Amino acid sequence: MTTRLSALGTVPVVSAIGVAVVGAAGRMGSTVCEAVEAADDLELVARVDAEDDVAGLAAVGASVGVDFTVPAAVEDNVHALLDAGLHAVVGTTGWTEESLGRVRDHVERLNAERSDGLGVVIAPNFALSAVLAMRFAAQAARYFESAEVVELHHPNKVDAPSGTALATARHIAGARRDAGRGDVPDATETQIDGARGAVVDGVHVHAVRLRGLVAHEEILLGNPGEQLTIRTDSFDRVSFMPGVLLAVREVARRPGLTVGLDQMLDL
Ligand SMILES: NC(=O)C1=CN([C@@H]2O[C@H](COP(=O)(O)OP(=O)(O)OC[C@H]3O[C@@H](n4cnc5c(N)ncnc54)[C@H](OP(=O)(O)O)[C@@H]3O)[C@@H](O)[C@H]2O)C=CC1
Ligand SMILES: O=C(O)C1=N[C@H](C(=O)O)C[C@H](O)C1
Repeated sequence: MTTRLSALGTVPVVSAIGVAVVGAAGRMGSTVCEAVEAADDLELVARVDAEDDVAGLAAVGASVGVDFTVPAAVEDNVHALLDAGLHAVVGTTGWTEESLGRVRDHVERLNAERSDGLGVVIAPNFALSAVLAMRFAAQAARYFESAEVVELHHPNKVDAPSGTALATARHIAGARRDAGRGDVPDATETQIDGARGAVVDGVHVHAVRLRGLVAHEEILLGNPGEQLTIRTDSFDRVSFMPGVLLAVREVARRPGLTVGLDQMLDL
């Protein structure tokens, strides 16, 4: 924090948070650049694309690196951002328990040597509607015999199932386990591989790729004679921006690894 003299005396002026966007030319990266540039308390100090080095980002004023790249690159990027002394906010998908564990170990190792801890926030989805849909699905799962997840995205998406659908299925599976629920009922013998989708922790997950879509998910829950459908729709990538900016503003206050935007909301 810096101070400045005014007619009212000395008043505190909070310095803008310097942000570097990794994957800046992509669909999400370019939207994040616009959102950061439009925020008074943030300053876009670097646009990082494939092949660019992140080692010098602190020297140009970056304190937070935001990564929206590709699953194949993201883990290396996060380790490099940490080694460069930056906090990291990450929306890129492709995480496993193992890769999350490596990031957790790395940030904790660095923080043991620092007075101000570095933070990493990794969230499969920064849209409020999706975060709430995941939470509601986990709350509802224990009450239903059947549960399936359908994710629907634009056809340029590189991965399937979506990171959001994987997280949703794992939350549902955890809630069912905690409630002592067994397998979902399913007597179907598939005639063609994949006809019943992927199975994530016992929950079927289906991926639709369709021109015109952005990012959507339906969680279908069924009991004899009744169904609950929970649906989230991101019609525009601006839907992810309030969550991304919240994480950028909060990450320095959360040393270590935080997984999921829900951890930063008062749900
Ligand atoms: N958590 C959330 O809320 C959301 C997450 N996502 C996730 O974000 C990721 C990106 O999605 P999207 O923006 O649609 O993808 P895009 O393909 O539009 O953008 C990815 C960008 O990353 C660049 N890139 C690739 N490798 C590197 C690297 N090593 N260093 C720097 N830049 C690199 C690509 O460059 P080039 O084309 O030159 O290779 C491209 O510009 C996906 O994993 C997606 O699932 C998406 C929406 C919301
Ligand atoms: O690639 C996308 O577009 C999205 N990716 C994330 C995911 O895989 O869950 C988040 C959102 O669904 C959009």
